[in-house]
Formats: sequence, structure tokens, C-alpha cells
Amino acid sequence: MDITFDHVSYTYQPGTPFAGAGLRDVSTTIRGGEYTAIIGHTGSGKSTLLQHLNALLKPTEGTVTIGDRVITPTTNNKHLRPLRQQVGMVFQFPESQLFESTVQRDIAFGPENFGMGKDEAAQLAADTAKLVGLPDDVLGRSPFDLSGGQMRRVAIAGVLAMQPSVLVLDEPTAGLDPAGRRDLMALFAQLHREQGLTIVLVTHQMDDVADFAEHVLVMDGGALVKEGTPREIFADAEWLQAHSLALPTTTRMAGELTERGFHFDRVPLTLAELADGLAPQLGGSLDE
Ligand SMILES: Nc1ncnc2c1ncn2[C@@H]1O[C@H](COP(=O)(O)OP(=O)(O)OP(=O)(O)O)[C@@H](O)[C@H]1O
Repeated sequence: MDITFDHVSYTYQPGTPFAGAGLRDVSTTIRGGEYTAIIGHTGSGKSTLLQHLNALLKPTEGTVTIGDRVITPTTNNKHLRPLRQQVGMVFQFPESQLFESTVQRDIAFGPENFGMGKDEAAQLAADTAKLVGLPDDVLGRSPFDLSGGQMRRVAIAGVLAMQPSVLVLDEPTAGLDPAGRRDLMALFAQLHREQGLTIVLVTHQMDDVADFAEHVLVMDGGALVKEGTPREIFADAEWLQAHSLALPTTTRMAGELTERGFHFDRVPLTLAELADGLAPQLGGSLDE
């Protein structure tokens, strides 16, 4: 399912002294099955854009087409429920929205609310908990007794239990330790690879963009200022700096090595690519 923005602008609190532009004339397509990253400094419009992906916000101007639903400034709020099922949103610190007495009830809440029977929803909750790597014995426990990383997995399982085709992630690893971050990013990559989920990730972690994204949108001042593959986006360090964005660690290291006389035919984005580029210049393979 593609999601297409056609000249979308969004103004917060229009017609008041507090009016502010959230989005300015954004046109792009987020392709079904792709892993898209959205980057941009604070206040650049990333969260506003995300909230248009399932019509939580409706454009002030332009249209957003989500699958076969066209959302315009005058779309009313009826019949939007299917979009909320198809496009699952994981907001920042999603564990703050856990509220049920057990992990199983929390994960089953959405499906039951959408009409699924209790037994079927309980089975789905158990399956989804397993999918996100939670041990079986947590199902009957209070979500509030779990570690921070596990609580976050419960919240993500609650979104996945709705069986969305698009998973939207707003800084999903914020506040986790490095191991927790790595595990969660690996889970999203696995969901993308094995279940064909479309992933839309907002992040400040350029290493994650280089490692996982297939397409990148760069926001600044509410506008989409660049889009392309990670290789295209990270090719121009000066441009990124001008938009207050960093390079992935590997790409930065390659830049420093270039200043010391090394040469790379193409910008290395990942550690594996850096090793491949360096090995011949060091007179052998780094594997040996
Ligand atoms: N509820 C609101 N009322 C008024 N203005 C808002 C509101 N929410 C966001 N804005 C403004 O809209 C613009 C875009 O904000 P948005 O939250 O989408 O940026 P962001 O890139 O997600 O930032 P961050 O990285 O800090 O989450 C900013 O200028 C912001 O001040």
C-alpha cells in the first residue's frame, strides 16, 4: 500500500495568533514494502508528517492518498477506523500508554476493540508477544513489572497485533541502552524482511538510516528538502551540515581516512563496506 502526499501543507492553530506551519507543500510517495527513514533537526516537521500517514491530522491544503483512501482538508472523521488498523503508529515512549492489568490483555486490547473474539485475541496476543521476542511467562504479568525494554516490546506488540501493513516508528529506540537499541532495530528489520511490512522510521540515528533504510526523506522547516537512497543522501557532507544533520559513523571515518591518503570508490555507509574499501589498500583482506 503506497501513501502519496500531493502538495500537502499543514498549519497548526490556523487563524489564531499561534498559527504555525507544520508542513509546507510536501509531495512524495512512501512506497508499500519499502523501509523509509525520515530525518531532520528538531521542529522540522517529522512528527507532523507522520500524523498524516493515518489521518490523525488532515492536510490544511493538498491531499494524502493512503492506499485507496484520499484524505483532503474536508474529509470527515467517519470511516477512518480501517486506516488506523492498516497503519500502525508507535509513538515516542509508547510504554507510557500501557494500561491493562496483564501483558496479554494489553496486547489483545486493540484486536478486541475491533471486534475479535476474546479467545482469538488472546491467541493472537501470545503469538505477537513471541514475534517481538517476549518470553512466554510475561503474558500473565503486569506490564508495569517489566524492564523498560520489555515494556516497549509490549507496546509494539499491541500495535502489531492489529496486523497493520505499515508500521510507523517515531524514535522507537529513544532512552534504551545500546544493546536494547540494537535488538529493537534488528526486530524491525526482521519484520520488514520476513513479513513484508512497510516501515516508516523517524530517527536522529544516522547509523540506523545507513544500516536499514532503503529510502530517506529529509525535512527542514516543514518542507521536504531532499529524498533519495541513503547513499545519495550521505554523499554530500557539506549539505547535511548546512541542514544540521550528521553523517553515519562509518562515512565520517571514511572522510577522515581520505584526508590521510586513503581512497574509496564509493562512500562506505556500513562497517562491512568500509572494511571492503580498506582491505585492498592495506594489502589484504580484513577477514584474514
Ligand atoms: N501542537 C502544536 N501547535 C503549534 N505548533 C506546533 C504543534 N506541534 C508542532 N508544532 C510546530 O510545527 C513545526 C513542526 O513540528 P514537528 O513536531 O512536526 O517537528 P519534528 O521534526 O517532529 O520535531 P522533533 O524532532 O522535536 O520531534 C514546529 O515548528 C513546531 O513548533
